[in-house]
Amino acid sequence: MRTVAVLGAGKIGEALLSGLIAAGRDPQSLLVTTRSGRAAQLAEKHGVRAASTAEAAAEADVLVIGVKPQDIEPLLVSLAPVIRPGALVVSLAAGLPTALYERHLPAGTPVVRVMPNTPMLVGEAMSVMSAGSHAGPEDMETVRELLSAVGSVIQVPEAQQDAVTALSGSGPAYFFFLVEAMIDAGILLGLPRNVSTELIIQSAVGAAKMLRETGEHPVALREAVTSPGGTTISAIRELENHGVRAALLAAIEAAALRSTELGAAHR
Ligand SMILES: NC(=O)C1=CN([C@@H]2O[C@H](COP(=O)(O)OP(=O)(O)OC[C@H]3O[C@@H](n4cnc5c(N)ncnc54)[C@H](O)[C@@H]3O)[C@@H](O)[C@H]2O)C=CC1
Ligand SMILES: O=C(O)[C@@H]1CCC=N1
Repeated sequence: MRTVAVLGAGKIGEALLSGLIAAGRDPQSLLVTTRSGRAAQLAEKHGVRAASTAEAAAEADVLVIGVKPQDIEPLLVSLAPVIRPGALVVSLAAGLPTALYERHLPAGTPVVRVMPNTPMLVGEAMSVMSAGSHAGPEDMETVRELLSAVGSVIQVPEAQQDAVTALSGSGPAYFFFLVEAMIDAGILLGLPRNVSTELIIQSAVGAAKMLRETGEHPVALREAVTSPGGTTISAIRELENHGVRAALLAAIEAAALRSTELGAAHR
């Protein structure tokens, strides 16, 4: 099995490590680098190996880049002289185009841009990959195999990655936000917090499973809950009155614009 290094193992990098280990990968085949002492903590916690950028580049077949867009340039400058010919670079960073990596790294380095999300931690990621100009079908297959251990994987043209980032990359945060607000609604109605939390989490999981397992359109599923003259339609009227649908359209559009901006800063 290939050695994988996560360069910049923060929240998403750790989610990937945990997910891969839970899926059965040998932790010793995983290398991690961080800027602080966090790599040593990750080594202790997960049994992976802490390394420097140069050590990771010397050994790993796949280099997963998990730093924030703002930190990418110093990392690429330190990686360029030490990367092995044929090593595959996988970027998880929002907004950053594969062309940025190709500009800094040796000519011909295969680069794959991936937008994952944190449910990787529990094997339920949505990962979306796009090929850079030197990444061939075999490279895409390597990335698909790696990421399919921790959830679903699809491929899209790179031009769609800003929209993908806004939708599924950030998506879990919108659901967590909604859940948080719904739990508060239970508190407002006088339920104990633990009861309200259990009701909402189980309803969220149940709704998600129905969406996935029935194949029904979300409108049909919502209509099945919405009895004539009943409780649900009273709530739906308030959601529409408060512009929740328009708010979601505007919010997701804003996230996509931000992804474009992050990329533009490095073009
Ligand atoms: N958190 C999320 O849900 C998702 C994040 N992403 C992307 O993943 C990237 C990281 O995000 P997070 O994990 O949330 O950030 P984070 O701040 O938790 O992790 C980034 C890590 O990189 C380390 N780092 C920075 N420069 C480094 C260097 N030169 N060498 C080694 N380590 C270095 C930092 O110390 C930090 O531990 C971002 O580009 C983000 O766009 C993508 C999808 C989802
Ligand atoms: O908020 C962010 O920039 C990152 C990218 C997608 C999810 N988190």
